[in-house]
Amino acid sequence: MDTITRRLPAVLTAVALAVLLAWPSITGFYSYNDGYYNGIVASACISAVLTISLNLAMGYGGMLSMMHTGLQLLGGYGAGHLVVKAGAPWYAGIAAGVALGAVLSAAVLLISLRATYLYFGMITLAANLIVVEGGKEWEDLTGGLNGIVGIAPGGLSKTAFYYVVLAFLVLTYIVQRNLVRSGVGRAAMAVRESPDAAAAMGIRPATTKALVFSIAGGLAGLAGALYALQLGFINPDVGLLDNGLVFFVGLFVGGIGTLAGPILGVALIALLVELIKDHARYTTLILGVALLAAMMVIPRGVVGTWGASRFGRRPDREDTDPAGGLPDSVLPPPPPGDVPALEGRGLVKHFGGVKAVDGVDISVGSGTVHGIIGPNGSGKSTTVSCLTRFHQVDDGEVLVFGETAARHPWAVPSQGVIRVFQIPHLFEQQSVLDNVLTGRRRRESYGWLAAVLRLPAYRRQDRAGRAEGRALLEFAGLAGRADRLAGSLSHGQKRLLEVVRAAASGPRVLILDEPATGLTRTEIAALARLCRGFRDAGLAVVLIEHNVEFVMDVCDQITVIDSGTVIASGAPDHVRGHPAVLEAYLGRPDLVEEATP
Ligand SMILES: Nc1ncnc2c1ncn2[C@@H]1O[C@H](COP(=O)(O)OP(=O)(O)OP(=O)(O)O)[C@@H](O)[C@H]1O
Repeated sequence: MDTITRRLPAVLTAVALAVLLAWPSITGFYSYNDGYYNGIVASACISAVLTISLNLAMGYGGMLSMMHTGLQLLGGYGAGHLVVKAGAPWYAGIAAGVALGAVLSAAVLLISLRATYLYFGMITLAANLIVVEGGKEWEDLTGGLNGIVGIAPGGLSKTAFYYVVLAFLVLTYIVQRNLVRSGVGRAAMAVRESPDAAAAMGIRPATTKALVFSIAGGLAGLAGALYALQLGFINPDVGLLDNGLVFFVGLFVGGIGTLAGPILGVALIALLVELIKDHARYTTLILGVALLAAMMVIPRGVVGTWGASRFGRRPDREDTDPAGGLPDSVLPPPPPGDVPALEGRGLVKHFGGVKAVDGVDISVGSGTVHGIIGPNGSGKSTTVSCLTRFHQVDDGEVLVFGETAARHPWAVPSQGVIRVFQIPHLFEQQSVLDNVLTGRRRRESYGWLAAVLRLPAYRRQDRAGRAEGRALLEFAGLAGRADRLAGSLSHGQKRLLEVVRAAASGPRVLILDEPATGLTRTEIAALARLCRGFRDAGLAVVLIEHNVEFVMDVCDQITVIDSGTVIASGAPDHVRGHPAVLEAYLGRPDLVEEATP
């Protein structure tokens, strides 16, 4: 039974594709009005292309786009201009539509890099208004309110154009699927869920967003060009925001952030609109109700709900004990000479009147676990943020293997310094294995085109990455959970996964901020094993912890910070009995004494 239900989506997809391929023959055989029915399905396919584009931007990229109807309009203008005014063939019109959509998206993204989700949405809304109003007013170029007419796919019959549209829908779906399942897509989802965590793994949020939004824009332009060729005209009404309702409803009913959701959603909406065509004036009302119902009953949409159900989920495997070692491919190269792996000299960071870090010196060697301890609010995390450039220092310098650290947090990982945050920053909507693969992104050398075309470079790296990811999960005892959503793990497993994900970036310096908080004894033992494994592999591990017993057990060197300054540093035995340390832990001297054998 389980096998049948798991195969159901593939079977339904094959049946749907067969029906779409045979559709002109079916309608030709059964109806005198075959042109009308072919047109409806072709329009739905074009809507699905636009909805996939919206899905890429919003669902996978986490960017609220209110400009997709505007992009569609622009694509239509591009096609209209080339085909009607320049007399170019229809495929040149399509290329123009794609290019215009991509360029406008990239431009809008670049002027709104710092905008948060809602503000970005408002900027795209403004861009949409400008395109629509520009279309109305710039008559020489756009034909004003009447638009451009007579846009025909010269040389193609209606049936042939139907197949062109179908081919572009399949192509758009493949672009989406190949992108989403590659390191490029995983990087986009990482930025969507936590730009800081993505940056800490060397993924540059701005570039990633620009790339995904431009590709989405290109696909929206494609939809616009196809739409203009299908209708034979393009005018500013196409860009009006209420036209976007169909795409939003389709996306949410089908399932935002799923591969098949946009197509299924649009198919359902197209069917609904056809069924109520005799009551067309209620269409908007009915679509509104459908959207509300979908949000309340199946917020993940049909495809998302199926995927999360026991039918759609991959079966769990048995939990396994930690086994094996670190894969060779993630081991760091030998350190260059006898320089510290990471060094902070005279670090100062003030927040207004608060001296969070006030002249900290710290030096971490390769092949050691270096603990940073201190009371709450003593400046440990701020020190780490200075070392990894998440905070720009007020004074002092940061050196990585003797060289000045890069200026931006997303650039520091390229020097081999990877950080795990105090507050969990997992990509919860991705699988456990995908989280690990996201960590590996900075070591992958293929771009979006290689991913979309699945070139050999992509396939080789993808295969190697998956094998390495599974080996890392096995080392951490998480292999049995590889295919589950990361959000479904226990707190302790999530913390271990974050450490594994960081290790997948191939770090030379690994900084773990309070990784043991909330872990069970077994999980702490697994974490200790990981830390020792990293050290034995030659990594410099920095461990910020409150669990003194764990620190004393695992660390080779310890720096103690209080009120933003270093009060002691050295081997655990030296630090344990240091008077200043006992003083700093006053009120909890038991923390230190507990650790004394
Ligand atoms: N972004 C910020 N803005 C203002 N003050 C801050 C900021 N970050 C930290 N601080 C302050 O700086 C001081 C040091 O904080 P920090 O988080 O570095 O300490 P910590 O030793 O890591 O504490 P804990 O063990 O509780 O995590 C605290 O007084 C804190 O309130």
